[in-house]
Amino acid sequence: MLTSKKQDTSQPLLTLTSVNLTISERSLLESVDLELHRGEIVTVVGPNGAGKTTLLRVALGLQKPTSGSVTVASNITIGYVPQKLHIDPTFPITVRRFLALAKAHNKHSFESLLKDVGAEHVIDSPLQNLSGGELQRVLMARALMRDPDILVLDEPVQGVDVHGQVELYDLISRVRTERGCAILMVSHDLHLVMASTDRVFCLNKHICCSGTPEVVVNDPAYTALFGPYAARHLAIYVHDKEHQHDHDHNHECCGDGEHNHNG
Ligand SMILES: Nc1ncnc2c1ncn2[C@@H]1O[C@H](COP(=O)(O)OP(=O)(O)OP(=O)(O)O)[C@@H](O)[C@H]1O
Repeated sequence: MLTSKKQDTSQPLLTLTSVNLTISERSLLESVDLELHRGEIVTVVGPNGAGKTTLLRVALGLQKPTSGSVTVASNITIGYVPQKLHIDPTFPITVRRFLALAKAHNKHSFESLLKDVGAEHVIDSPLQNLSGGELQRVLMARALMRDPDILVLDEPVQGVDVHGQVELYDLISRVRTERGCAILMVSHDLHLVMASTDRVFCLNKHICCSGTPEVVVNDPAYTALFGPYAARHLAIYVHDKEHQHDHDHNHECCGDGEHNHNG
């Protein structure tokens, strides 16, 4: 059973303030502000090369920003599910052994951790044989071993079919609800993630726009980045999902969201 952490949503767990990153005279992040509170799911969307993974690396302290600050609340634990995992085909390893290598202080058994993420059936399977969705679940189980206050997921549904994507986003929502942790994740697009996220940051080096998924999808900065088709398609998706009837008439920019784009 997943265990819930105490809910204190008043203070942010993670704060990025005016973060800039330049590497080899190339600007990768510009004036990025972001806050993450306990119990919320925040998704960073943006096209290829927008700086999403770089932003996560800065947030995790793996990459020092050129300027600006990253503040993490004291005494918290962060779990990270990376975008890629290099698996050496010449070094077969079972899921059980892979989890054992994480060496986290672990009050949960591997069986119960895997059961929580719906992957108990692969515990003795070689890691190399897992499907994309099974591997993501195992990586999530590994990140959850530390009982994280923040779970960071980089493209958690990459290589997973649409049905599997829906299941994984449902799982992420359940982890948030049952554990009370904050979730910061990266996605290429909003289509499937929008039902499972509280706030969205649209990134293209800088934050083009941010707010609830419904606000972001109606923001001209989002349309400029992803094209009118994506925005229209999403609006229809929201319409179906929530059975609301006003989306076709609600195209104003950033009504009550945070709009950070002037260009
Ligand atoms: N350490 C680095 N040194 C130089 N350039 C880098 C470094 N890390 C990332 N980049 C460059 O920064 C840009 C943003 O990369 P990043 O991986 O953050 O994008 P992304 O939005 O996650 O892309 P994708 O959706 O394709 O995963 C890319 O052009 C990448 O080549």
